Amino acid sequence: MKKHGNEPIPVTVLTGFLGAGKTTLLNHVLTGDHGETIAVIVNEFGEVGIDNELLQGSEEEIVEMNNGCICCQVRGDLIRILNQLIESNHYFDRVIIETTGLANPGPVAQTFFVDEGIAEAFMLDAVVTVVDAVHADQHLDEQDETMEQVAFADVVLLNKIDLVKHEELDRLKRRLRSINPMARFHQTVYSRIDLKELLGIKAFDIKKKLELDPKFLEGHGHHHKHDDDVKAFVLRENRPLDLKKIQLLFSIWIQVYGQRMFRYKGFLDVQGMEERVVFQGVHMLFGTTVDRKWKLGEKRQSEIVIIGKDLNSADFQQQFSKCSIQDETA
Ligand SMILES: Nc1nc2c(ncn2[C@@H]2O[C@H](COP(=O)(O)OP(=O)(O)OP(=O)(O)O)[C@@H](O)[C@H]2O)c(=O)[nH]1
Repeated sequence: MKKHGNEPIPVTVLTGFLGAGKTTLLNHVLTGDHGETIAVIVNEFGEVGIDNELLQGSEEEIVEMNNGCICCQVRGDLIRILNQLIESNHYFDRVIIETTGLANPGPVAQTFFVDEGIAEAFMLDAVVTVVDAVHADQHLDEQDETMEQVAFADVVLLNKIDLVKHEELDRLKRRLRSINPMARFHQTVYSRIDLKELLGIKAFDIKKKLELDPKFLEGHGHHHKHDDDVKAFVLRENRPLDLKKIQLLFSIWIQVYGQRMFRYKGFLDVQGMEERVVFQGVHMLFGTTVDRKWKLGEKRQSEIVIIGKDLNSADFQQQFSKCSIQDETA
């Protein structure tokens, strides 16, 4: 890895619960006018990575880690990838790590202090937590990860403020500040923020972290436990889907299971359409957009990742398959 003189490469860790706006923020950074070369490490929960496909025309190095949560089983992978960056011949101005919505940023941050080679080559610039203003209360009440992410942040982006009333926002801000009075707060729509407030801000302060948590660097202090009921599963269908049937099914799912569907996203192959259709949502808010055309020779199939609580994946798959055009049982 080439770098300016002996300066370590700054690293930004993006966290935030499922669907908060991390990928939107990453797109904002990658398409921004900064002239930097950025290495991006994306960690998704679930066996297939959709985010990589949703990132816009970036020429940056994007490494995906999809076999679990970055703060637990795949932390070794993170160390390996960072070491690969060190050994590579590429030049990078900075590294951005997008963690899964279920990650505790603590152990990810630890990586930059406990491993000697990594501590020398990189400098943790800031932990940035994106908060979904619409669902923050529910997530803070029910998901420990959200609380940890806010508490650990150097910068909090209170995002999706276009969807929330003024009074609600004020109350939410007070709640967030009471969890983390020291972080820098910004309010955003589609995670749009002046990049000067985000990158190269030297906001992570190891001394402060150690004051708050003297065992921060001890390595064994990672008691993070995922909520076992939250699971990711993938729905697949090789036959094209009937648009009307699938629209109806989605609206039923969202009515019935919306509260428990934290995040869903994927691509659909719709009968009669040349383009892929992106379908994604957070709880009851969802949208579809027309994406690029299917490429010649590309396998056309529909693939959706759903992350939720107490959902029966077999039932979902069965209902999903019934929306294919050839299924006469539907
Ligand atoms: N209305 C509105 N929608 C937003 C805003 N920010 C993001 N979204 C939408 O919210 C959804 C989730 O955004 P992402 O950026 O994919 O969220 P994420 O945190 O990367 O989600 P995962 O990593 O997939 O859990 C997408 O449909 C976005 O278009 C916002 O400020 N306002």
